[in-house]
Amino acid sequence: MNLDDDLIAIKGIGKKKYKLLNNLNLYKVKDLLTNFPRTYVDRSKVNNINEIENESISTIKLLIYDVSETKNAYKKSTLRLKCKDTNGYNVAIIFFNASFLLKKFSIGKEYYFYGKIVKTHYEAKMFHPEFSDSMYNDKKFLRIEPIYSLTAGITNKEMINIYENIIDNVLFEENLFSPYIIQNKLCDINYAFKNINLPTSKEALKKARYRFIYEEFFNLFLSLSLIKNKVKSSGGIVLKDLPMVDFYKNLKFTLTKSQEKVWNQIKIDLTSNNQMNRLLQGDVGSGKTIVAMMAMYLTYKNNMQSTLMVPTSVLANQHFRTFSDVLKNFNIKIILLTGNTKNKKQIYKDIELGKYDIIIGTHAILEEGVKFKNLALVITDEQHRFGVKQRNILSTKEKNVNVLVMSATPIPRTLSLIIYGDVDISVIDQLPSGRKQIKTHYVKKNKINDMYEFIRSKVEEKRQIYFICPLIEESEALDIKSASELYKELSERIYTKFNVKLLHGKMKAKEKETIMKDFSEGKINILISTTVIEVGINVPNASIMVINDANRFGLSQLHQLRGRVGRGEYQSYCFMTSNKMGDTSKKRIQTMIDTNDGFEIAERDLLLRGPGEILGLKQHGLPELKIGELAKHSQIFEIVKMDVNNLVQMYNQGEKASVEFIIKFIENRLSNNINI
Ligand SMILES: Nc1ncnc2c1ncn2[C@@H]1O[C@H](COP(=O)(O)OP(=O)(O)OP(=O)(O)O)[C@@H](O)[C@H]1O
Repeated sequence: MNLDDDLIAIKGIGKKKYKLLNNLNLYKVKDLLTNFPRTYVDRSKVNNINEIENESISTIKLLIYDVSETKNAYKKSTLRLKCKDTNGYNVAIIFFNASFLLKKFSIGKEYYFYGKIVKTHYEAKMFHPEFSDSMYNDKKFLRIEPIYSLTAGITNKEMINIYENIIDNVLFEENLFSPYIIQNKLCDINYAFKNINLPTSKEALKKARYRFIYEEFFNLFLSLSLIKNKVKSSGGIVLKDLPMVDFYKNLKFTLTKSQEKVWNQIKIDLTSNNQMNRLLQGDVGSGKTIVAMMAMYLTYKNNMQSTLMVPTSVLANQHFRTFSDVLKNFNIKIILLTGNTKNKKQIYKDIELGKYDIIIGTHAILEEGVKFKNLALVITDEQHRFGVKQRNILSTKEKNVNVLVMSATPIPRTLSLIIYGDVDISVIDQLPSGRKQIKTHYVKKNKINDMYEFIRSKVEEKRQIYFICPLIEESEALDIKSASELYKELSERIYTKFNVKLLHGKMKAKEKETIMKDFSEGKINILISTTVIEVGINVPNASIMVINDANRFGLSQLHQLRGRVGRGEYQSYCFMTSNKMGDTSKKRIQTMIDTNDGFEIAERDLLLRGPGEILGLKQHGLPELKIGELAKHSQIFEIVKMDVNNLVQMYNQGEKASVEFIIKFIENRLSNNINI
């Protein structure tokens, strides 16, 4: 049997089952074996009742001495097995409405049962336990059973049967660097696949899991190291450290200490011989834009070009307006380049001729036609919205160009290492002075009208308001108040005298731009929007953010949304409403109420999310983590980091085994369409 064999060729898998497996994204033998169990049920250890704590789940061995079935007035039956364990402890096994089980049990015989034990002072009880059909079957019962993700029409038992048919008939080729297998005492790949799917013991499962966690981190970190190797080259474009006095004089505020510190780090990069590869992190509203502008201004003074690339055209327009306004006293030529820009051919020509100093835009900047005269600096805002590939395109347009990545999502240190490789990191860890904590509240249904009244009073004080909704069209099934429905209600019923406007992603670009411009100029009182305004929007006069159906948003998204207020001198508020609340959404909302600190929120977010979901690795074109959890397995991650760094170093020195391994690794990744 081959790993690439289609599952349809496997004995016992007919057309119907094959289709069901396809629903689970399983097509080939390889897919099946890398589809790890969701969890396990460990029935392997038979315990003595005396040793088992009340309400814990365990396997016990019992002798049945009486079987009875009773029916109540509604014909509901209760099957009761009276049993004893080897120490004479009385246990009642109870099944409701399960007459069909009657024939499975015989008095005087022993059986294994697995379930939750409820102890009273004279007996113990188990309701609806799993049980061994017969003592001959104990090998299958007394084991660690994998539990797979299923789809309707296929049972866990059937899944296990399929795995049992396959597991001994395939051979995986070792894919880790062999010296590291020995050094880290990792188990062999075939042992690992066998034991992660059908563990022979707890110890074996632990070994298998350890190997796969190591392997996942290894693949991810090596991919990133290779990406970074491509970006980093020996020398960068060197700028002269020209005086910035005129820029400072022109500023309407003084930089915070933190902005000064970060600017110095960036300036050193730009004016040194090394190519800048820096991540600029700062919480929402911490003032990253002005630092970016300083870097671009220094580039302009050196007679060179720079670009600022952002994820949405709404944001590109805003930056264009800010830059044009703040830099209006200088003779700097700035151009906006988005998908919607007219006259592109002429603009391309002028960029190539060096007629523009600063190019601000969306990924339209990446289009092939865009060529620069002398690009020295590339800044990308909200980098995590762009894929790794896109990130590299800009830096390859001009060799050795300096790269600055701005992220408003504070990323825990371990994660930034993973996502960006070991780039240099600057952090703005201070908000401009005079900012007040955003008061955050959860608003219950019966308090919505009070909230509306509060908002009315703030609009009368000339403040502006955002309402955010998750969807555009009304979806009855989900019971979500859509943006357009809310717009109707607020504009026609609640705030008839105010200027209320609606903004959503499906509008034409021009329409969106006009609305955002009017809002930033204070012409609109209340803006109802979907999450198009999530990132970067800066209207300091806006002081209230209402997030409807807050349960539908992730924690970092909620923090981003809230970050649209509290950007000026006014006391700001964030109100969250929600119809349905699960445990996780409750925790998220509580976290928002507890803290305004983006770094703390990011850490908590990491703990609330499961493996594989972290910051959407897949969205970055990177291999996903199936079982490795960065927060939990940081020790393994540290080992992997050292191993990968050593491997890359040996590779750079031309060491034969490492070169061969890395070439094979790259070929493998490419043939599987994984980014490197
Ligand atoms: N040192 C400062 N003193 C006073 N105001 C400042 C200072 N630095 C920046 N600002 C103002 O603070 C607001 C937020 O700045 P900016 O838009 O750069 O934030 P940001 O870090 O990009 O935030 P986000 O990631 O949320 O977009 C802007 O109105 C900006 O003019």
